[in-house]
Amino acid sequence: MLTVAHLSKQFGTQPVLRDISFSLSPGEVLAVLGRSGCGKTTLLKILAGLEAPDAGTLLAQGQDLGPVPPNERQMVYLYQEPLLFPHLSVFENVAFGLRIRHVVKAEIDRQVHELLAELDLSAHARKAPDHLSGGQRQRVSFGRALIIRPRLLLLDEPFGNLDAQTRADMQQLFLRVSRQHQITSLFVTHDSREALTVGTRFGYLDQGQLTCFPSVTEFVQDARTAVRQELAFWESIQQTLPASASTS
Ligand SMILES: Nc1ncnc2c1ncn2[C@@H]1O[C@H](COP(=O)(O)OP(=O)(O)OP(=O)(O)O)[C@@H](O)[C@H]1O
Repeated sequence: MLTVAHLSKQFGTQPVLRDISFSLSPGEVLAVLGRSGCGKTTLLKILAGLEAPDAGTLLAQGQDLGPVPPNERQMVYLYQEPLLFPHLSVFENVAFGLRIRHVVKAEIDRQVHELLAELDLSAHARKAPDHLSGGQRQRVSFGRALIIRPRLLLLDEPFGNLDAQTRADMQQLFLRVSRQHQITSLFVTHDSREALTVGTRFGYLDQGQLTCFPSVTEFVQDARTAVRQELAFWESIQQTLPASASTS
């Protein structure tokens, strides 16, 4: 169980995060809807240990992560641009986290091959990252994160740079893999439909204040999230499509 309590941060006189509290059980995906400038990157950086909060605590299974440096937090931060080693193959990029932990070679081979197969990357194992498509690079980035069995995956608009079809494929892949490995995630997006697709729990971050909803219904119906209006818009488009097609 991961517990965040009363987290606050300001830059100069500007409050950026205000009294943020939530908890996550293993395997849960908290999808947080947030517009640009709402404080999402600051929140994720604080959780990852890359930025210090002014106040508040972060506990993992009761342990205070405050003094724990980023590389010992077992958290992986994924954003739009996959960070890969350009000089290493796909296989070696994924294997990296195990190599630095001195896992034995046979075990590395087994785990990496298994994960590459799950991510549909087996055929690309020997390629360099710059010989891959954007979606494939993002899958390698997932592989690098998952291989170390992180306690928390922090996703900051991870599919924002991908075309609509690849984005939809990546959302399904994220769902499948995170369910299979029981990965706990905080997934921030400005796209309501993406939030509804990937989340098991739902939140809304606005001007540094996080609201966590008890159910998907309350998330959809809350006027601030504007999810209901967006869904209604897409429904209205769908209804007009057959009519316009039949008149053409
Ligand atoms: N190091 C910093 N120094 C001063 N102000 C900062 C710093 N980092 C962020 N801010 C300010 O804090 C606010 C929130 O920034 P943050 O990067 O967390 O937003 P965001 O929700 O990730 O936005 P976007 O989606 O546009 O990247 C912004 O007004 C930003 O200008």
